[in-house]
Amino acid sequence: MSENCNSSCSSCNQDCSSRTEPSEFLEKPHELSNIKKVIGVVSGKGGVGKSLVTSMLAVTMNRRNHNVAVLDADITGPSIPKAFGVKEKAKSNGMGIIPLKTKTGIEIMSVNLLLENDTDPVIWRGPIVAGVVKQFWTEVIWENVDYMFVDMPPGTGDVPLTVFQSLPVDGIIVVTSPQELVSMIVEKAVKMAESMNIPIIGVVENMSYFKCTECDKEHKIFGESNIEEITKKHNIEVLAKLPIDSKIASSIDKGLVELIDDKAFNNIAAILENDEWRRNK
Ligand SMILES: Nc1ncnc2c1ncn2[C@@H]1O[C@H](COP(=O)(O)OP(=O)(O)OP(=O)(O)O)[C@@H](O)[C@H]1O
Repeated sequence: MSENCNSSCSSCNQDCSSRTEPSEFLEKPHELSNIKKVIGVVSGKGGVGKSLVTSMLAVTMNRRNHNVAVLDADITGPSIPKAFGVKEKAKSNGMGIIPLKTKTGIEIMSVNLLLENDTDPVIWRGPIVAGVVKQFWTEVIWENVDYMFVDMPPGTGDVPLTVFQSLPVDGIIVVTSPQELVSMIVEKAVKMAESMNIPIIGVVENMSYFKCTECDKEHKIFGESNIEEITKKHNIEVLAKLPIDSKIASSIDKGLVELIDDKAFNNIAAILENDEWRRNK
């Protein structure tokens, strides 16, 4: 058993006698990597704020003195480097690829840190896309990571399925917005995780309402949500309901996600730290 053993076989690359979890499809991390927990951030469809939630979880955990990394598995729509304002390209040190560090020291890896021009489209077929995500796990040296957040590709198709099978995801957070159609799609994502026995930490409803600064009222721009219905049915928690806030959009556009201070993420951080979601499953 490794002297750094945290009983999370899924994110360890050692073949020791204490290993309890099956590793049929799991890829081994780089031999110099040490990743304690892997949290996937998923959504049933694109554009609901998955990258915003991934970035804010990383920022919040980093502020709480954890070593944090973000693996941008959304290969065809990578948003992480832009949110953090990271423009440099990733390099290899001969043994593996070194992740880039953000202003506050969060380690990130994204396809946009490898492409010569970050407006070049990624026109690759599914197996190639999934292969790149695996390489971000196996060929990047993630030296000392307490929490790795994986910005998963949206949906429940081939690529997210491969990512779920190859990366040792300890738990997932599902991001959704209130429209009825989105809620139906989110249920698919929840069922996919359930069928793969991946613990669902909870659901974040983004763009839940808009708080008018003039009348001080909350307006449900996308209508009433039925998220409680879905979470009750699957016995999972609503972790936060985030408002539509133009300040969030403009901070992300300017690469300043590390300046956003949203208290809602502290509650989620506390849940992650306490491992309550593990005990509930
Ligand atoms: N609560 C919010 N208030 C205002 N703007 C938001 C909010 N959440 C997200 N946005 C903006 O909406 C856009 C989509 O968000 P984001 O990229 O996080 O979604 P996504 O689900 O990751 O999308 P994709 O799957 O396409 O990568 C971004 O421009 C982001 O800044």
